[in-house]
Amino acid sequence: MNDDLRRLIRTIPDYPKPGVQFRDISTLLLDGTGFRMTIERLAAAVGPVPNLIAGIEARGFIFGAALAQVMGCGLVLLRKKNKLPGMVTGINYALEYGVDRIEMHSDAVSPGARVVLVDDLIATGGTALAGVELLRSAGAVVDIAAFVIDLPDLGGAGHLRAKGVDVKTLVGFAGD
Ligand SMILES: O=P(O)(O)OC[C@H]1O[C@H](OP(=O)(O)OP(=O)(O)O)[C@H](O)[C@@H]1O
Ligand SMILES: Nc1ncnc2[nH]cnc12
Repeated sequence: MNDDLRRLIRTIPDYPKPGVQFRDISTLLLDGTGFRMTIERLAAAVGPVPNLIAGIEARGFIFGAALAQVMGCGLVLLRKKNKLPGMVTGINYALEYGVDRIEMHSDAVSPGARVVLVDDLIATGGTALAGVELLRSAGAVVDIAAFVIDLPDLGGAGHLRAKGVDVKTLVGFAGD
């Protein structure tokens, strides 16, 4: 499925540390048709238009912003720590290769808002789970999350589904 998009994603071994197969979306973005098809397919997978798309810094902003624009809804930025100027609420999380923190403006999401989380890739799911927890702590309803790439061997999509999130992905890289 989506083999045309898969062919546009470059794999760089041992980046940013030995043993990690880095799935690089730069090559997909350089191909205008590939980028457009990616956004169209994410929109189709998400279905009904939500109140907001939540994009996770940094690569999630690329797909989240484009998706919000084509779907005709707003965009909330989930940013790395100390980037937002207003009052923030935040959460720490573990990565495949480190530890980080995401924050959002405390007044960004109204209670009951239907928010779809978007990122380029789900690996361990630590980032996405933190995003869902952060949004839900503000009263958002987060039932759907969409990713261009799934690394199923790392189990993130399963962790997210266990939290009641319907996970949509376009391209899976398993077994290598
Ligand atoms: O499922 P996980 O194990 O949490 O990993 C997935 C996250 O890792 C990458 O972001 P990264 O933190 O490298 O930041 P970047 O987008 O700023 O490059 C990717 O864009 C996801 O956000
Ligand atoms: N293997 C990987 N490739 C690209 N981005 C990632 N984020 C976490 N794991 C990754």
